[in-house]
Amino acid sequence: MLELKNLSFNVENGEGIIEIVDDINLYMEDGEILVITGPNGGGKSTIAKLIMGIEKPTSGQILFDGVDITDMSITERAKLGIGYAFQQPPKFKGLTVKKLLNLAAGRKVDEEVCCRYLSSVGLCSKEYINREIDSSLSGGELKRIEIASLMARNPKLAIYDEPEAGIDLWSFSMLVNTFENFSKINNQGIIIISHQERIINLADRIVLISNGKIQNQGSKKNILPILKGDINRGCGCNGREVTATHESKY
Ligand SMILES: Nc1ncnc2c1ncn2[C@@H]1O[C@H](COP(=O)(O)OP(=O)(O)OP(=O)(O)O)[C@@H](O)[C@H]1O
Repeated sequence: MLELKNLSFNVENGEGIIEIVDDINLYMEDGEILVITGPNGGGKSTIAKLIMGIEKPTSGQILFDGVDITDMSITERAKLGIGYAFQQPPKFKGLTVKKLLNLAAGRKVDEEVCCRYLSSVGLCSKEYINREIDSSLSGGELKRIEIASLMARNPKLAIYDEPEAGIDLWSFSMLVNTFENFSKINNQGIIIISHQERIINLADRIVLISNGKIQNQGSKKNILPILKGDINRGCGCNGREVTATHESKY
């Protein structure tokens, strides 16, 4: 489904070139759930932005279903079936939740179906369906509406950047179940960037990113003990000091 070949993304600051993503090679099967994890600033979101076309790689290639999409725009990639839920979702003043779900699905969606999408992220449809997506929504509400809209869009490959951020434990549990069911029912490929053990537990494969490189990848059985070991020692996987930012991290 997705292949990253020698993918790199560099930026220049006053002192020289910084390798944000450094020669990544990654292959993902149809319908696979891939969880990307690792210390803050390791390059996870940048990899997602490169796949989506929000950033352009300095070198390397991105293939989707065998097609080279490296130079394609965000819109072209979206048409091919790649969807992305941002770490910090945008607001759309003047647009209601119902209209957003219709736009995402690309058709008129029955209220009952809209309700199902909203319920799957722990939102009561009646309260939210006619709300505007503006700054009156809390961060957690906005995040859940964005996740519901990506579910309505149902792309072949869905990328979620830290879906747990700002979401309460009750809604988070629903979300975890929803990801699992969605992948099974729709054979959807899902990339989730996350620090949460419950999300990591959904993974067919875990990819550990640090310092812009893949430090390790494999099954839960192989990678979770490595993650737990690193956190217990208070170190990132490359030995750099890290701070656990969430109580249930790993
Ligand atoms: N366009 C850019 N210019 C300069 N620095 C950048 C740019 N994009 C990303 N960075 C830096 O690259 C590093 C990796 O950022 P990225 O957002 O990919 O990390 P992350 O692994 O997703 O982190 P987190 O877990 O905190 O979300 C960070 O230090 C970030 O500040």
